[in-house]
Amino acid sequence: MVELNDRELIFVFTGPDGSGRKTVADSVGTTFGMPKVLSYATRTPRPGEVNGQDYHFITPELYDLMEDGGEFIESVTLQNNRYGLRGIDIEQSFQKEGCIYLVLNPEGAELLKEMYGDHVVRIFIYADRKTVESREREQGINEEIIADHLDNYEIAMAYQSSCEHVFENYDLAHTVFDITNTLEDYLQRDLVERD
Ligand SMILES: Nc1ncnc2c1ncn2[C@@H]1O[C@H](COP(=O)(O)OP(=O)(O)OP(=O)(O)O)[C@@H](O)[C@H]1O
Ligand SMILES: Nc1nc2c(ncn2[C@@H]2O[C@H](COP(=O)(O)O)[C@@H](O)[C@H]2O)c(=O)[nH]1
Repeated sequence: MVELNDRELIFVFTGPDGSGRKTVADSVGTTFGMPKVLSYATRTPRPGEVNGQDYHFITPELYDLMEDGGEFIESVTLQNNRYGLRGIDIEQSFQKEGCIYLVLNPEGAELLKEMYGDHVVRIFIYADRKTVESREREQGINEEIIADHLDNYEIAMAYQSSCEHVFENYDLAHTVFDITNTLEDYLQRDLVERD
């Protein structure tokens, strides 16, 4: 596992699928010029998704090789697809910047918290069930996957009480503004500590 110094922070955006975690996280990340650590995924890209921007899309064979080589600090199977996070990617991002962000399901967020403790700040994003459903349908996501996400909605929602911060996401600009203010407090604290 990577050893972090006191000032290094990992912002993990989590919450129910379809609540807008990626959209919000990328907007906040861009505001701060903060690097995103991408997971490796075996699923096929959805329309509009780009390899190296949304995920590192790889074959199941390559995934197995990487996993056998002990490259992943975390690996999950969801809807027959595999998702993993490489320790070296986290380490290299920290060499460039003091803070990074990721988008993970609650299971992944919990695992990172267990690994990195106070270095991890979990930002929980949510919208109500109907909103999530209509956003996913508008995206053209497969009905089976939407049904699976909705089955998992309450379980994912229950994780909010474990997170450091919770934000609803209806008006995107508003959500991003509130989160940016919250993260600024962490980043200012970091700057003061560096003085
Ligand atoms: N505040 C918002 N208002 C309206 N649409 C939104 C808002 N936030 C995100 N969206 C849209 O909702 C859809 C889902 O967003 P996004 O992909 O960011 O969600 P996610 O939580 O990362 O889910 P998944 O992992 O399933 O992709 C996208 O089409 C996005 O543009
Ligand atoms: N625990 C982990 N969860 C991950 C990882 N990479 C992505 N995810 C989450 O999986 C679901 C499905 O993603 P999708 O893009 O196919 O809809 C979603 O909640 C992601 O946030 C990971 O490395 N570990």
